[in-house]
Amino acid sequence: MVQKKEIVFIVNPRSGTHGKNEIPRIIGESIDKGAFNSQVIFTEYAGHAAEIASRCVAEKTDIAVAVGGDGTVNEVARSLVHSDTALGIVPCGSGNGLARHLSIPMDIKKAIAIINRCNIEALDYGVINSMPFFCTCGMGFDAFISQKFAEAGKRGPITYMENVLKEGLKYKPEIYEVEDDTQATRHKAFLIACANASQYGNNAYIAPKATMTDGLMDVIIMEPFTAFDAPQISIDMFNGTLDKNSKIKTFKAKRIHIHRSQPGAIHYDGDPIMTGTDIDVHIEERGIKMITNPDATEGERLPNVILNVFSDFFNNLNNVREDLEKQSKRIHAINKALLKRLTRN
Ligand SMILES: Nc1ncnc2c1ncn2[C@@H]1O[C@H](COP(=O)(O)OP(=O)(O)OP(=O)(O)O)[C@@H](O)[C@H]1O
Repeated sequence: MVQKKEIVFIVNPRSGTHGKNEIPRIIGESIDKGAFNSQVIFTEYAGHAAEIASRCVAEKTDIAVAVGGDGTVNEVARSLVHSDTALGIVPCGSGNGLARHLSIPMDIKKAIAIINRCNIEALDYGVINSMPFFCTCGMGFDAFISQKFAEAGKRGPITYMENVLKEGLKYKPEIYEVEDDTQATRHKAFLIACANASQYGNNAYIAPKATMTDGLMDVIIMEPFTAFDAPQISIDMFNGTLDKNSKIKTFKAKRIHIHRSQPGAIHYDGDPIMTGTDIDVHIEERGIKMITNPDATEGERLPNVILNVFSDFFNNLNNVREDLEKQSKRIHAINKALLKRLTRN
């Protein structure tokens, strides 16, 4: 008789926009009881998921499943690195960048069906200063937006959109010195992102070519752009062609050092923290075991409705910038129209 695997589902009740009361029942009904002994634990505070996952490692639990968004995935995963406990994901967050990158279905039952198939692979993860990240980390506008997102309190893609719409108009580029194994370069940039996986979440592809099996991160340096460039950048981000945009410099690296002119925020998987002027980022090759979708092909790039709306916004932004005096009024109108469209969809 095959021995059953021990699996712990770690549920973040605060992630995403839907209640989590039904989750234990759905897990109970969907998990393969012939293959797994399962347990469901709800987190009670930020950081609790990391503690539960550490206990899973100590108790040699076979699989710890993050039931939440990228923040929950990060907490669980950072406790599992370089251990024999594999990470599973049941995406219940707002962006679900890592789950989407791995083509894990957004439907809870279908995500549990992937867990039942139990296809385990060792994949890369990244470290920014001492903080592990699994999807993306970044600074500049990247960190700024994630900070605003965290401050907003409400969750969901509409909140994300609201923040981007409001804050994107005010952001000033910064000077960064970037050093990898081969060269040192200086950039005036709007954002620097380091991508282990391809997207921020919601199918917004910051690094369309990123894979979690090459031992490398994709470094994306977005130079200052004007309202004139914005529509193309936006469209490229949603179509997975950002690497072809003239305002974007991308390269692959195993490790980089970044020096910036002043301290500021960075983010790891969307969680912002303040750091100093020097930032180290590197990739730990094949350092975490994860349950993946055996049917997935890396490189499926499906723009979704939110992304198309985002493109529309940037197109409208051109008109807005032409007339600064009317800017706030018109943005408000566009914002309202977009939110209406998003709500309708
Ligand atoms: N019980 C809890 N109470 C308060 N906060 C919690 C609790 N459990 C986890 N958290 C925190 O909630 C934050 C948000 O969770 P998470 O990122 O999973 O969801 P999300 O933001 O909706 O999704 P995504 O990151 O995919 O957009 C995490 O940073 C996590 O530390």
